[in-house]
Amino acid sequence: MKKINIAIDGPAAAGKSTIAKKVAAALDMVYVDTGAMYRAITLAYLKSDDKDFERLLQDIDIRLVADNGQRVLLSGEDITERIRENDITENVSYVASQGAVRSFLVELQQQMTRDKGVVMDGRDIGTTVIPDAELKIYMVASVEERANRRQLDNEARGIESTVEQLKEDIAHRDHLDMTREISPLTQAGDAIEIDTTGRSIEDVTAIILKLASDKLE
Ligand SMILES: Nc1ncnc2c1ncn2[C@@H]1O[C@H](COP(=O)(O)OP(=O)(O)O)[C@@H](O)[C@H]1O
Ligand SMILES: Nc1ccn([C@@H]2O[C@H](COP(=O)(O)OP(=O)(O)O)[C@@H](O)[C@H]2O)c(=O)n1
Repeated sequence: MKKINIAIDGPAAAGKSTIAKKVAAALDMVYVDTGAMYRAITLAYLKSDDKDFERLLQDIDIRLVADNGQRVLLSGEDITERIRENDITENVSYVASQGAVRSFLVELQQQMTRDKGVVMDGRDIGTTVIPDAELKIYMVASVEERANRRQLDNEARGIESTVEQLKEDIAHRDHLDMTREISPLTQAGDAIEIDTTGRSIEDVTAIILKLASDKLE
């Protein structure tokens, strides 16, 4: 069967990871959440006394393990839940704006996609990591809906937040991600925009599976 890569980009809490995971499972593809990789480096950065990014990256050991989704290991420790906490979310856009961090992770992500068969979600996947991806999706939703969804995620995870605060935080993070110097969040010219506001997870998954099946023919 033909192998393709699928790139899913968009702002915070638009539904990228949820949908990418389902699409990958349905098509027997590998799912990669690149946001988790930037979050893992942010945790290492916050834990380290040395704030020099070049030196920090020399010792970094991030591993992604497929497990009904994706688990993240930092130096062998499972940090999957830890990297969703507020201190990581507050600092991740700063860490992700660093040139050294981006070149390090983009190189790693490009290695993962070389043999195709990957559904990768993030901010610069269709523009920088896999510009030749067979299918590119740019996923958006209103900031109100994204804040409401993230509040539910946080309640399920036991993370303190309010919808009002989340609305501000999400808008601020989007602004940082869209205005940074290196590979800012932007829609690739050949990406298909999907607005998930008011749509069910099943609907959005079905739309992407249909688009993918056209590419797999
Ligand atoms: N139509 C939809 N598409 C995607 N996610 C949805 C949808 N409706 C509700 N959700 C929920 O919104 C949240 C989206 O979070 P997530 O997938 O982590 O977004 P992102 O990866 O873009 O940050 C999840 O809790 C998911 O269950
Ligand atoms: N390919 C990517 C993925 C994430 N990121 C950064 O990592 C942060 C966290 O990404 P994420 O996908 O985990 O964020 P959520 O939308 O899930 O909250 C983003 O706000 C970006 O700053 C990036 O710069 N490039």
